Amino acid sequence: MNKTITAEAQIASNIVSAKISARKVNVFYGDTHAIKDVSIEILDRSVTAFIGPSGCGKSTFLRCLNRMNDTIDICRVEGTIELDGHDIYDASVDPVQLRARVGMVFQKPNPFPKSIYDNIAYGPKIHGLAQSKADLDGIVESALRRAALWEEVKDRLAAPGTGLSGGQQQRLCIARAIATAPEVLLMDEPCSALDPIATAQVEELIDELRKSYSVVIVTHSMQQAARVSQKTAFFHLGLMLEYDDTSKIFTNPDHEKTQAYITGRFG
Ligand SMILES: Nc1ncnc2c1ncn2[C@@H]1O[C@H](COP(=O)(O)OP(=O)(O)OP(=O)(O)O)[C@@H](O)[C@H]1O
Repeated sequence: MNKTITAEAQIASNIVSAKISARKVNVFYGDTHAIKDVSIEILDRSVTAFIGPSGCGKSTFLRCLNRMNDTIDICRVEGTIELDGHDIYDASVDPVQLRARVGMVFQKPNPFPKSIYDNIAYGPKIHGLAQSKADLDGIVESALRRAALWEEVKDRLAAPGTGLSGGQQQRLCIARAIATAPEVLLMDEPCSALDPIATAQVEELIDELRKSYSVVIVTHSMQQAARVSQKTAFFHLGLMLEYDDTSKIFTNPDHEKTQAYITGRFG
């Protein structure tokens, strides 16, 4: 009997196992202590939202998860961050390879000044994911389909990516991130430059993506966090004050500052 329960518990824990484990992470920009002792387990195949007032460190912490902060000279990261149990800050890890596994979508859609096709094909090409032109065509089509953009662009793949609407450009950037077969997708306010219709499309897409990936999204919209995420982390002045199921955070948070923030009393 006990054995059965243990096996079931194990299956359940595998389904929602931790993809990223961060322990005692501190981040400094010169003398500014931007992230203070943050520890978190980010689950696979689910959406985790980072919320909190402006300047609390959401984007800084998000950028630690694929070492984007390496590109900022004055930034120093301390602590441990593991992806599938392996330290991503280990000297043997190539940050470019890491960023193919942990993709990122930014606030403002930023397609390359290239064709729609080449925007998607670029990553798979440099990472050697396609053996032939037919392979590459397949990857491009599949990424555009998964990003719910294929039907809108299939007849104009040679047109510039920058000629698409804002919402289409953001889905193009999501398709570009997916094309390198990542395991984690980091999204830094991916809908803040989009209108409500494009926002709804991207949110629908995020819900679809969580079937395959671990998705982490920074958002200023409480409604968006509540709609798209299963877990929510509340940041305040560089600390992660609370991390729990999204339903709990938005109905019965433990911390009074979380309560004040989600009800719009500050931030
Ligand atoms: N490149 C940088 N150089 C110096 N300080 C920085 C840099 N980026 C962020 N900071 C500082 O780190 C702290 C956290 O900023 P961060 O952008 O991570 O917050 P945030 O919660 O994402 O804010 P917002 O919601 O406004 O985007 C702030 O004090 C900010 O001024």
